Amino acid sequence: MEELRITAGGHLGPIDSARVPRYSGAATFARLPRLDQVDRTDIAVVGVPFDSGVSYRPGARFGANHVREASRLLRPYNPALDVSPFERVQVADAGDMAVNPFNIHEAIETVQANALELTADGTRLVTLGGDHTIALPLLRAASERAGSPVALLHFDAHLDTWDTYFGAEYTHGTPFRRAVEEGILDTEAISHVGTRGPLYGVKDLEDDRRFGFGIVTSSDVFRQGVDEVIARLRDRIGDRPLYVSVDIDVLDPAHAPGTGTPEAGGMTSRELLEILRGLRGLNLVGADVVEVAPAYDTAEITGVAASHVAYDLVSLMADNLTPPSKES
Ligand SMILES: N=C(N)NCCCC(=O)O
Ligand SMILES: [Zn+2]
Ligand SMILES: [Zn+2]
Repeated sequence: MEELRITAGGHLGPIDSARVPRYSGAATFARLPRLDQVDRTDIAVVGVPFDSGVSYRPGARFGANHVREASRLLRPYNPALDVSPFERVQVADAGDMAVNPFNIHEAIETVQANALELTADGTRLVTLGGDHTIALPLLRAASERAGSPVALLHFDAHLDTWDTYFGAEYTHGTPFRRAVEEGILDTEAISHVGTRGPLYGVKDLEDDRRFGFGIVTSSDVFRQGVDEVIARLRDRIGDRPLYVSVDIDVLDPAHAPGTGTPEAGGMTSRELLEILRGLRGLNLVGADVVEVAPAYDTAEITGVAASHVAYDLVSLMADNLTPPSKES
């Protein structure tokens, strides 16, 4: 079957949903071409079907494909950022990484190696998880490509700077402690956004502060409002290379029921999208959307929220990249 894609700006875009029903065919993110259908990419969306690092409900291994399915309704122009990301740069779906579900160390190595391979030509990644364990190898690759430690904006109900679970160092509750220990984060510019819920003890917060994290809690977002939060975050990040990690459980369970460790009192999807859009112009070098667990989702609520988050991340990156066609 002919694919009938939108081609604009010299880039192969999504299948045209005005000519091919959007509910038909195999799902790629936003109906974009697969990596093997394009000559080169500026941004690749890639899946990591891995959830062997979870401490509670499993199922995030199915997250990436759920987000792809829920992304069929995305349209090519993003009015909130006034950008047509698929026209401005070449975006493609790189499929899924083949990660070992039985060996977490090997899985982490695979994610790091695949991320480095995909970014060797300057391509930027928006990764669909998978559980939050995968942020560590993705950050390793991002800082290697940036040539320096990177700033981090971490949207999550949880700190994910805990030390070990059952003696295990590599889990979905520990990636950012490991990243600080490894020196791959610029600790002048690392922040959590949306944290809430019970902790193991006050030491969790003391450790986290010692690592250098700033915290904008879910309550701060509600009480201060998104504009003040955006100003605080931008101030801290400046022009540093920035990695954004979005754990979908940053949203209230009403906005994202399909996740493994839900906490009450979270942000709305509107607040999250508004804060992300407030990052326009920053040097976004990589991003992930993790912890989508479709078995607990209803009516694609979580899938739709995650697909819009990923779309805005792609839009921010595209907006900030000079289209190669305009360089020459
Ligand atoms: N990264 C996510 N989603 N959750 C971490 C929860 C760790 C815990 O069970 O305490
Ligand atoms: Zn979380
Ligand atoms: Zn997390």
